Amino acid sequence: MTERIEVRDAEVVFSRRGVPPTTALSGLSLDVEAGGFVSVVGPSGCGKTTLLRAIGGLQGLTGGEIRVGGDTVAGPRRTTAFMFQQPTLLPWMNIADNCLAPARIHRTLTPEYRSRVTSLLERVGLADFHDKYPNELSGGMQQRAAIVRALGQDPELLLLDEPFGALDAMTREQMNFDLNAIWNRAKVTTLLITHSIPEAVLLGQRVVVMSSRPGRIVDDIEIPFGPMRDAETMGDPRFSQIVAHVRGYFVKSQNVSAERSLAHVRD
Ligand SMILES: Nc1ncnc2c1ncn2[C@@H]1O[C@H](COP(=O)(O)OP(=O)(O)OP(=O)(O)O)[C@@H](O)[C@H]1O
Repeated sequence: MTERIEVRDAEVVFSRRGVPPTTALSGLSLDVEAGGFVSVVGPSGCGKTTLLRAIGGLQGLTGGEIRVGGDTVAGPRRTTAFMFQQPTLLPWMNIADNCLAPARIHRTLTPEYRSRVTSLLERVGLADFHDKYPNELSGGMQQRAAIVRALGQDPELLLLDEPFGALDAMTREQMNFDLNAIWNRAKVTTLLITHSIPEAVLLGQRVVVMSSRPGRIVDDIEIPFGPMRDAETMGDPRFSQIVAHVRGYFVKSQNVSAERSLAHVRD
């Protein structure tokens, strides 16, 4: 069972004595249907990671509520898997053991878990590398292993924070197609944070645009393509129109900050 995400008026204020508080999120509401794939884009520092961490139970709210699968999030959940920009594989374990590590930690290793990891390794082209160590793999292969580690847990929620940001453009594109294929099979509720607008449009069923800090949602765009995405999707004229539309928000926000600094100079 994959899980619905409901974010209601989420607020996160970071406070530390002697330092002015930082409001990372304010009045943010978002719904993601069970099995949906939503991409989130926004200017640097607008609170995207804070939102993802709050949904994953790694960051508490100072206001509002987040529910996952109908339950208020009060801490990390075993059914949520994360992927970050760096694959964070353990260097002393081979790839198969890295992928099985969450099960060993949670004492949930079953024959079914092993066979899921084995078939995922095959699906992402790593079957022949199961006994290699992370430093024997390229960056893209390590990130594929990190996908297998995340999906091996059979999660109900997949939270991805700029997972392909460190990869070269060609590897990144291939990883996008791999992720889309995997999501189409698993249909796990997925939230992707990315700095790449084309990646957001290519993968998301919706693209959510956040304002600069404190992060609020300024647009929520339904992407009019079916669930399977490939190179043809990127060639569709609507693809470049949506990318240009989303890009417009950032050009506008850059202009606003430029105007603000000019006003400051004039004052
Ligand atoms: N633990 C923390 N303590 C204090 N401030 C924090 C903390 N974590 C994040 N912030 C601040 O909250 C704001 C939002 O940070 P966040 O990392 O969520 O943004 P982001 O949109 O993911 O940025 P980027 O796109 O650059 O990764 C920033 O101003 C950041 O400095």
